[in-house]
Amino acid sequence: MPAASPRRPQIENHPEFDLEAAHLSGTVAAMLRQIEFWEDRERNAGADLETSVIMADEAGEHAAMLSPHVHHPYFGSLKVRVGGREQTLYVGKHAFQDVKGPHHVVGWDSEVGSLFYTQELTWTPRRGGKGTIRRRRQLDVMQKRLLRVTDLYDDEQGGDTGGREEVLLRRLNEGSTAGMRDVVETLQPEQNEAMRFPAGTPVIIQGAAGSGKTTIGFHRLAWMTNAERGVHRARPEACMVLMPNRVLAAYAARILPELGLDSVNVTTPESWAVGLLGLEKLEVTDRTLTLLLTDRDNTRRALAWRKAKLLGDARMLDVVRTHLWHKWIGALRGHALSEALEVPGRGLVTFSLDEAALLEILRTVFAQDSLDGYRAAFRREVEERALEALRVPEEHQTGVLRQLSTPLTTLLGRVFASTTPVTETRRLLSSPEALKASSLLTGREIQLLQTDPLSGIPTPRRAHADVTELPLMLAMQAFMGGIGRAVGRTLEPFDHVVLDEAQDYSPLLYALLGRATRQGHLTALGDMNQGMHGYKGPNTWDAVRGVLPGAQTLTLSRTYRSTRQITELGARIASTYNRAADVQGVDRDGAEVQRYQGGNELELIARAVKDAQAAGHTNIAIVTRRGLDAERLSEALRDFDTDAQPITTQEHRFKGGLVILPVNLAKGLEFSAAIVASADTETYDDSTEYERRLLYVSASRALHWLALVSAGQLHPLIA
Ligand SMILES: Nc1ncnc2c1ncn2[C@@H]1O[C@H](COP(=O)(O)OP(=O)(O)OP(=O)(O)O)[C@@H](O)[C@H]1O
Repeated sequence: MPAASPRRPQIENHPEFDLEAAHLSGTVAAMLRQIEFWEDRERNAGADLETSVIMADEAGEHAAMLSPHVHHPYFGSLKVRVGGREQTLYVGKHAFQDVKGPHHVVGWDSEVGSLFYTQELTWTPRRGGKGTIRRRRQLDVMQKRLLRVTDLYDDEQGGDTGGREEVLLRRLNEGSTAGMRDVVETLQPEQNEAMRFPAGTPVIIQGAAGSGKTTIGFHRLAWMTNAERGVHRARPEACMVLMPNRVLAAYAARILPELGLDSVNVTTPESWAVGLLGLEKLEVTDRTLTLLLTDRDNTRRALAWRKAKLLGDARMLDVVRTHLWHKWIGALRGHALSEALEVPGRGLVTFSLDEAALLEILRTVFAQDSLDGYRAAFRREVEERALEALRVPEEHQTGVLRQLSTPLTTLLGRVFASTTPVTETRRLLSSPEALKASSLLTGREIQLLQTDPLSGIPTPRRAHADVTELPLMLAMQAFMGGIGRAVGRTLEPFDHVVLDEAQDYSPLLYALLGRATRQGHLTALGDMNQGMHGYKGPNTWDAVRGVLPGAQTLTLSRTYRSTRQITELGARIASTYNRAADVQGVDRDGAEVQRYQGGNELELIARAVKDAQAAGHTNIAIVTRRGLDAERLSEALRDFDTDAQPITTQEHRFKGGLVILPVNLAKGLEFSAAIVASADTETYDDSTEYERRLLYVSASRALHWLALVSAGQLHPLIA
């Protein structure tokens, strides 16, 4: 399907087209008038110069925020009746109040905006009474021009018109772009419900590949930043989105400006973790995965799997805490604090804490369990006690604390700073005694942690940590130095955290992220059936709910990404390992899946590329099994007049056009057309479930056009 042309034709398909076109012109004019007013500094003047500057700056900001929306003020309307009065509300990406006329626009993320997306026909307005929906109408607008009017629901035409599906299909037929797009105009009812699930509740959104999980996660974040969310409102700069790799993070981040989320931090769990540990240079390995893919010894594979699972077990949080408790009690032994402090007006007074008092403070600190770590909490507690014991008047408190600072820092250094989270994690794991202290682990589990099934897998030369150890190191960090969002030198909880590919996060990591964010402000997006890294993830969403009190699981049941032909092929692969593979796709017809087999693979791939281009596609991916294959093919394809940009490291970015990339980096990305290279059993071993899962990922990247290529026979699942 060719990409939509930028100048779509105007379709005067509706009896009210002219009326709507006139209303649109009126809205555009009203917006331009308002912007002009805001930009006129003379008119935004206050009583004095300072007030005038502030007012003019604020007005300038309003103008800058509204300006990008003038060319597309709204995309839909609602005819409603409230208390016997009928009114039409226009819904857009940005709310607009027309002070001098009737051309208001309500925001898509407001409470009333929600009515555009639901199936509900009545609602209770804030002011009470009863509201009835009489009509929902989609308005395609481009460059200030009305293109098309489609009624989605109209009680005068007998209710549902089928228009919502029609609008959705038109949108899905468009070509892909180099970044994730917003779906504000075509949000579907079940997606709308998941997106607006009451703020302050942790939400797990479960849905098959292409059901819009990632997209909806970003929309939920945008919804969370609306002032209507009250105490739950999130500031974009205080939010974080975790994506599985940096290529996908950059691709997804392109959705941010459209949703007004420019300053959200989109990163990977590994980058976030090593940043928090202060070890940016640390290399993160996944040796369990290497072993699972290369070792044929089933006992060793099972051992590695079980050990990885145990390292990410939620109980580990308390194993770590108990370990630190014992360690710090030991470190406090023999210590005391006694310092003569000058309190103005009272001369030198002595503040003392003996060993028992210090232990009591440690106990208090453990009970408080504060976000910024036990060392900082210990310091605060000692300082508070000093000020209280010496009854220091408020105006002298800073001076007294300054005097206490050096001896206190020395004490804290001796007790808390004798180790780092990385070292202490390894010390804990190698000590059966320390692992026993919490009584949370069984003897067999402690034994399992002493084994090293990965000994045959090489480690890098430079400092490294394995992904399976990282959550434990983060737990150590959480208690020692704190966990959260770094603001200058202090830590604050995130306003909201979104996790993509959430089936690959261990319960321990969930528990830690729960600590790092405001209570109830976590959105997890995942598909239990798409897990590629079961050894790192939870067995079920129940395990996640166990560590996130009150968490709700919501399910998206429809998939949107691909044509019927591509969705059916994917379902065939997935059904071999996943009984729930039978998902409901949007029934969108497209080209037959193309098969190229037998002969020179380079020639076949080059031909597939030409065919995809001839079918009108520009964003095309050649998907390989490994990074090395992508590099090799990218070179060799030049001889066949095919220039595919390789994306083989996390530093590469997808900028559109023809690319070649390995399946692990393709996950989460999508293209108008995709070509699966070496789609055979030599490359994707039919007897290994993991390989079949990879084949599924490769074959499910295309929106419209899919080709399968093999120099020999195609894989039996797709032949
Ligand atoms: N309501 C919608 N309107 C239009 N397009 C939609 C809608 N919902 C989802 N899509 C499109 O479907 C595709 C898949 O969305 P997305 O990548 O968010 O799904 P996902 O569930 O995260 O997939 P995966 O599990 O494969 O990562 C995207 O192209 C997205 O724009």
